[in-house]
Amino acid sequence: MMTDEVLTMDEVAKSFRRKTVLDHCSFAIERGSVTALVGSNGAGKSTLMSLAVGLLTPDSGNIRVLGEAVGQRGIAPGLSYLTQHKPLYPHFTVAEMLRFGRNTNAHWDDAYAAELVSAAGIAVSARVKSLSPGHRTRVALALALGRRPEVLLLDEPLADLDPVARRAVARTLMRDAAENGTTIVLSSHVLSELVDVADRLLLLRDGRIRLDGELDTITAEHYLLVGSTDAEPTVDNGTIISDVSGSSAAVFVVHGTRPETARPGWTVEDATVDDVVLAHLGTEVAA
Ligand SMILES: Nc1ncnc2c1ncn2[C@@H]1O[C@H](COP(=O)(O)OP(=O)(O)OP(=O)(O)O)[C@@H](O)[C@H]1O
Repeated sequence: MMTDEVLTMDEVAKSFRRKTVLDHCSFAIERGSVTALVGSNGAGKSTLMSLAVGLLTPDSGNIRVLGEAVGQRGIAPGLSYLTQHKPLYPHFTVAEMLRFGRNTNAHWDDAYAAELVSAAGIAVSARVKSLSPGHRTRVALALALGRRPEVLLLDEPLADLDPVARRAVARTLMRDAAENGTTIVLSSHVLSELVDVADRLLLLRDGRIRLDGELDTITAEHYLLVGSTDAEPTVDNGTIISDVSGSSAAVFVVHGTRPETARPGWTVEDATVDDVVLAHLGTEVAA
């Protein structure tokens, strides 16, 4: 099967003054995939997205979106970006925001944008400044999807939402991906928020992509070693990523093929995706 990569970074580096945020950052995102971009606070998720849409310029490396090098000519027509701060005009009504979307985009689906606003229970006569943060997110999402993008980048889209709204937005995104083949990248510092929506994971740590692949595959490539002793475990298959021990048991997340049996004093268990992500976010990087 021919791969169709819609967003790629190759050895991208970006620093602010002396702080290196991205360094040797490489990945490729395929058309139609839904990717969770996960990293701790300050890991560089927003920086990565700003680079992808051309709001920032990399110090080195290559970035391509929809077959073109990312330039300074404004956001590519096939791309939508929902920033963390959801810039809407506070004095506009929702109807005026939708009209703004219509007037500023060559490709614009008015019916779809209006349907998304109405599904969120938001009156089009309401002023943006009077909306709750969750409703603002829903309006910003309607504006982003009204462009009918091929690639949609969402920076922490679910952070301001209550659980019901979170589920509604997750459904909207999944439906958009399934029906229109939209490629979606959404960031969070907690994967559990995204695990129902995303099929792939990019884990950003120390400026690089540390995990990249299908969520199920990544999970299956790890296992837990659980023991009741203080002793360091001996691992026959793979490498210990981290110690997630609780008070009563020693628990180690191991990257490798799950062995049939463990050594005396230890048992082997399946890792969850949360175990794996937390382990990788928490590990000190080996030199
Ligand atoms: N314009 C800027 N000037 C200087 N430093 C910046 C700038 N933008 C980001 N940084 C720094 O770069 C680092 C990465 O920031 P970024 O916002 O990309 O992280 P993030 O993963 O999105 O974090 P969060 O989850 O907190 O939103 C942070 O240390 C931040 O302070």
